Amino acid sequence: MSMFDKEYDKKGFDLKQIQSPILKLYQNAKQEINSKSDNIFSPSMNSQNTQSSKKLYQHQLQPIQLIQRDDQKEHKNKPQPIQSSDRILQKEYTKGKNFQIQKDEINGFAINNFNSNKLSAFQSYPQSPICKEQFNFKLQSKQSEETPTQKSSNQIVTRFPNNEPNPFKDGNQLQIQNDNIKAIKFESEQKSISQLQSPRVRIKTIQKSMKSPTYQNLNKEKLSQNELVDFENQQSQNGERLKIEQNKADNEDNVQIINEEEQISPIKSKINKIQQINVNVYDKLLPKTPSGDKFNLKQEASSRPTSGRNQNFIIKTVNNHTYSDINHIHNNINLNNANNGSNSVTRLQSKETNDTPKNQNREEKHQESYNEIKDRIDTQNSQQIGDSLQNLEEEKQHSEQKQNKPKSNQNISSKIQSLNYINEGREQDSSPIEQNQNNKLNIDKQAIIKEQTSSQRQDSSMMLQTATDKKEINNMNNLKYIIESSNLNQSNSNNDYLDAQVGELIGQGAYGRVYKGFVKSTGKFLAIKEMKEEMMLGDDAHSLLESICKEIQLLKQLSHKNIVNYIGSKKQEGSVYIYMEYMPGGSISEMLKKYGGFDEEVIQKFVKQLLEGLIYLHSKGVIHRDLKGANILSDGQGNVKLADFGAARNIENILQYSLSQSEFCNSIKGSLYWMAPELIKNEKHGRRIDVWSLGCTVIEMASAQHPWESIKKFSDLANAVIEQQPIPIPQHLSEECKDFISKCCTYDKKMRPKSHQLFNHPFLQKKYS
Ligand SMILES: Nc1ncnc2c1ncn2[C@@H]1O[C@H](COP(=O)(O)OP(=O)(O)OP(=O)(O)O)[C@@H](O)[C@H]1O
Repeated sequence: MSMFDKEYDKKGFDLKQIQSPILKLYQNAKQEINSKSDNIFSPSMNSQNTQSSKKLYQHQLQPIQLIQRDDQKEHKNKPQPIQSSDRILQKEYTKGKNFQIQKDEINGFAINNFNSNKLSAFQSYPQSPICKEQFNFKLQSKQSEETPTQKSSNQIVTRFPNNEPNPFKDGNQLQIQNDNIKAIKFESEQKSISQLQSPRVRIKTIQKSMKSPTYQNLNKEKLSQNELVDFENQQSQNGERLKIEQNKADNEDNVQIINEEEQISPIKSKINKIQQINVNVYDKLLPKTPSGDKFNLKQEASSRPTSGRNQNFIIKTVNNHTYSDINHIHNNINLNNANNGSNSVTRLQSKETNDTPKNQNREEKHQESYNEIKDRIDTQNSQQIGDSLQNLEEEKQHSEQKQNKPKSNQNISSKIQSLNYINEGREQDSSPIEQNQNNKLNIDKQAIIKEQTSSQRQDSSMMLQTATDKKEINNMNNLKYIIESSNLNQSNSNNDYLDAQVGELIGQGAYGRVYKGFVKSTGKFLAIKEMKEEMMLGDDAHSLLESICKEIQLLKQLSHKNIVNYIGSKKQEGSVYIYMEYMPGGSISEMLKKYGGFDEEVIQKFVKQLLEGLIYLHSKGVIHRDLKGANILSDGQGNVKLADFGAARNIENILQYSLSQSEFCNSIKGSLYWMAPELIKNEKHGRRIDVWSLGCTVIEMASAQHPWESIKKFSDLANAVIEQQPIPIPQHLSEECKDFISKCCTYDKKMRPKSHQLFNHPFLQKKYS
């Protein structure tokens, strides 16, 4: 038995203690069930294991990998030597310093805590969303609690034997959360410390905007080649598959990496910085529209002057999804280019309307795609793919029908156009010239076409850019379709807002105050949110504020009628000022507090609007992360918008930057009840966390209570989530509305609909008299 084993046994620590902060709280709260305090966030660090928490980490077994990291401010470009003795790496650490796991030889570590009054706590953070292993853990000295006056060294040892979950995973970052840790020792049974000091083990500074080396390399080496790159078979260091695509004609701006779990790599933000937001969502199996309609590629379009082979095809499909495999799956595409001078209109039409040998060929391919998808269903049994298949089947039927009714294309086209409207946040025209009976949204097609063929629309990405000669038309099938964001918030490009005069206080949140502002030069009101460093979390408040500021600069380019537009931000003397669209009606939660629950009809109206905002955000790769009544603002005229999305206050920032348990608790406790189970359990998550929160918000709007109304303690909430208890739905609601909530609040995130898939839910179609 090694010294390590001994220590391990003696102290009685094992991996069951390693839990996400949230679950740690759950454990603590459970233990303190008899405690007088009703505070569900009581941060006792005394933790025992439960079967359920253990279960949560069963899947996390991975080889351990380790690298020591140091504080970037102090040691920029000046790596410190690692002091080592045989099999032991020891170094002084202080609060806020970081190290990152990069090697897999480490199978245990020990923490020396010389000040045993306080607890030592470590927390691991995922390095990048895409690399996220959802592992957060804390270790603390049990002994230090038992003997609080003890002044001698107090060592905590833990190890990660084979077949046990191991937090030391590549890409995970550990951060010291407590001042009291004086030394840390890393042990390896298989390798000596000298081996740990291989070139891969180096002291490295931590950037707050962490990017995994994998993606940085990909970015540099591959993406800059300015060509179509398909990394489908590439794997990240965590074994996740990456999919990267890039339009040949574009620079790096048209790139986004997204993994199977809908996690968006940080590469996106880098790209966004290079050139304005131009986000593509790659989804291999998306032959469907947000409304659930068959996908149809008939598309109004115009060509913009392009030169040579860099002809750029940009298709505005529905909801800004990139139908990147569209040629593969939708082989019934043909281009029919009706050039009309500078305002040429091009239409993609179903080739199946023409009975040609080429068409037969495409039929075969279509069948291949069909089979391919069916195979996947057999193996993955995923509803998402099931949807895709169903769509494909519908599409097939549709194509068959179209041979008899070629004009039906127009119906779908206008539906797509109507969804374009949703994306663009434009108001619908209420006086349609050519009304299509099948178009539920009654979009005026002519108005759309007219608008889309205007010179202004040529510059937007909502148009299909086509080749003007046959050769290039043929190339179409080999190109990926790229969606550009045409709804960039151009009005925010000037800096008028910086001169805003600060008016009355209109609200106060966890991080600061919100004031009404007035810009003299434009005569417009805006809202100014002041976030003060001193109100933020620990030592990292400064960098957090800076990163918020940068994020706002990106997010301000988003614009939609159902999101509260960010206008800009400014950093000044320990504060960040976020300038936003002013919403005179205040938040929905305030309305609920004052006036009680809403009628179902009003809920329906709001949900439609929120869903539009959400679909828009998701199409841009932005996850709201904190959707709830308090973050939905009203214009006072019956319209609502999503606020606080993306950066200003997201859970990940909190997880990443919070340095103490109590701060962590304060930051998220107001959002816990709306939080998707995967977030509570610290598992991989994607855009569908917002769908869960939307369901919770419907409950909130109906009951004027937070969801899980009867649950007062976080321990009970965690229990409910772990046991997958159905969320309580107010009984007075209609069946459609109840069904909508339960669809949103589906525990299995893969079975949970995506935002756009909810758009046709019967609840949203329901007519109220
Ligand atoms: N753009 C805005 N227009 C009008 N009022 C706003 C705007 N943004 C915020 N407010 C008001 O300020 C209040 C506080 O907003 P803030 O976003 O700081 O906190 P919060 O969302 O209530 O809580 P938290 O800090 O936990 O997110 C809101 O409840 C709302 O009444």
